[in-house]
Amino acid sequence: MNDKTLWQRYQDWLYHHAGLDLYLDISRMRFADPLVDQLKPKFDKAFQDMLALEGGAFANIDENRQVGHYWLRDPDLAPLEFKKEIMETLDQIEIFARAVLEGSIRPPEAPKFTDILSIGIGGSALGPEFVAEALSADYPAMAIHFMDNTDPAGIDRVLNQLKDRLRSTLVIITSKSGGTPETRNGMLEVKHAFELQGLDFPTHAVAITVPGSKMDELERMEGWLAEFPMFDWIGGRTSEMSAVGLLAAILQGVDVRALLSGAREMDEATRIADIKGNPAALLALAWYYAGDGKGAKDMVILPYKDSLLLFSRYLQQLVMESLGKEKDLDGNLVHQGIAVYGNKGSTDQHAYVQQLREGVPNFFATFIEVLLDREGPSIEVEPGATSGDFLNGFLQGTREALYENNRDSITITIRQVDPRSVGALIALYERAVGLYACLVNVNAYHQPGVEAGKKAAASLLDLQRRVMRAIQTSAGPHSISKLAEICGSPDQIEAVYKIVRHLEANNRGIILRGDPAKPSTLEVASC
Ligand SMILES: O=P(O)(O)OC[C@H]1O[C@H](O)[C@H](O)[C@@H](O)[C@@H]1O
Repeated sequence: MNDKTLWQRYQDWLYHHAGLDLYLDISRMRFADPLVDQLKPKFDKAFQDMLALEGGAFANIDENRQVGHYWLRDPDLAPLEFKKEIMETLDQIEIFARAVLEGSIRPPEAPKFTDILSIGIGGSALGPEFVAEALSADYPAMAIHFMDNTDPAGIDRVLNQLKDRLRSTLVIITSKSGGTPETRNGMLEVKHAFELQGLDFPTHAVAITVPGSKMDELERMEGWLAEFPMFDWIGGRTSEMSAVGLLAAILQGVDVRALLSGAREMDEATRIADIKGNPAALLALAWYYAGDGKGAKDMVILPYKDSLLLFSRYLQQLVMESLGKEKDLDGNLVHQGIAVYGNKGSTDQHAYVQQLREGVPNFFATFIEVLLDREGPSIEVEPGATSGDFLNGFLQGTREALYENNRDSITITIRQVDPRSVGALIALYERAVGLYACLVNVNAYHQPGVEAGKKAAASLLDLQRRVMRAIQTSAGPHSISKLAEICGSPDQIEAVYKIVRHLEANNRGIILRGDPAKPSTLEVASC
């Protein structure tokens, strides 16, 4: 295609949302009109399914759950029994956050809460992390810290950074299920740190969970400072606009009403049952074309704005946990999904973009362009050019260079990174994922594959308990295979070996003798 034809294609396919001032350009995806005609019946069904979902259908059929994240930003759409709790929860969060910021809710040991420690994982962390990076002020009223793993060194790092400020730290513990081990461990470690400093943990702790969960029970038993509900009909990866994301955001000074309204406006735009007039449908069409409806190409997310750095990580869960499915809705083996990765431009141009330009063509890029460079004027770093002009030049240049070499791309353009545009971006991708899932006939709202890893981890911890008991109660030393036999798992020699190696490294009462390069020579004894 020559430049003129491309310019025409750009205009033919350009989507612009006037209220949000958001552009979507899929002209650099090389699909042809017949594909759009061919997909039309699938899209018609997808639009209908989406209407039913928003109307309260049990769209997550495997778990027999409704899917209600759209109701969070437009409670009028929600079934009556949910409308009230959505609105009341938002009011309660705002009242609580205002009182914390003013100091009328304060810790017993300090005049005001100064810091937030957010403990949670997956959908209970990624949204708050993304929004904090994108929208919090340089010096927010309350600084936020995240604990999203069960890594002891990571936990220590956060606690060491907080140190004396632990006395004025508000701890938000988020878990929809209330039983996720990483989050439970983080909570116990933090509670221990509070006790070591003689601080009262419950008066610093806020729970966000589904009523009736284990965490809810604990919160009631210990009398924590507050609890806000997570709703059963909200999935973790679409929970940013529930208590999960809103509480932390308000405490950092983010205008969450604007976040919600940006999402609501985007929801309205993506409800339109017309491919060309619906930005989420255009995205789903582009993804379908890129990967032949089978996820054959990876989605590389390249925002040219530092504050959007975590968008790709956020989208990784939203897209991959929603679409990465073994079976379709009819039970056929399909192994669906789209892999997502990325950081930011132009930084990544000095890292992996070399491969994108010249290497294996197994991806399509999504550029996110922000028109406003910064608040206030810019100096010229070269005659007639600012740093922002360079950033823009690098984006346009990379888009062009990729296209020339048969690498397709999508470009989303927003005027600035603010609560409305961030809300709109989240809503845009939520809907695109929902529509794409309909196109490829998978359930976007469950995650059965995650359970396998959790079960395997639980059985390894059970084996570890048996290994430790065997070492303590039987006269050693023993070879690894003997130890596996004693603890009743003769076939799990490698697992036993890995357990004792880890225990030994952490001074857990075990000595290992022998040649580390030849594990079968190792002898295990207690010490
Ligand atoms: O919020 P929680 O119940 O603690 O769950 C946290 C995360 O854990 C699981 O592994 C799920 O796959 C995620 O979708 C979820 O967001």
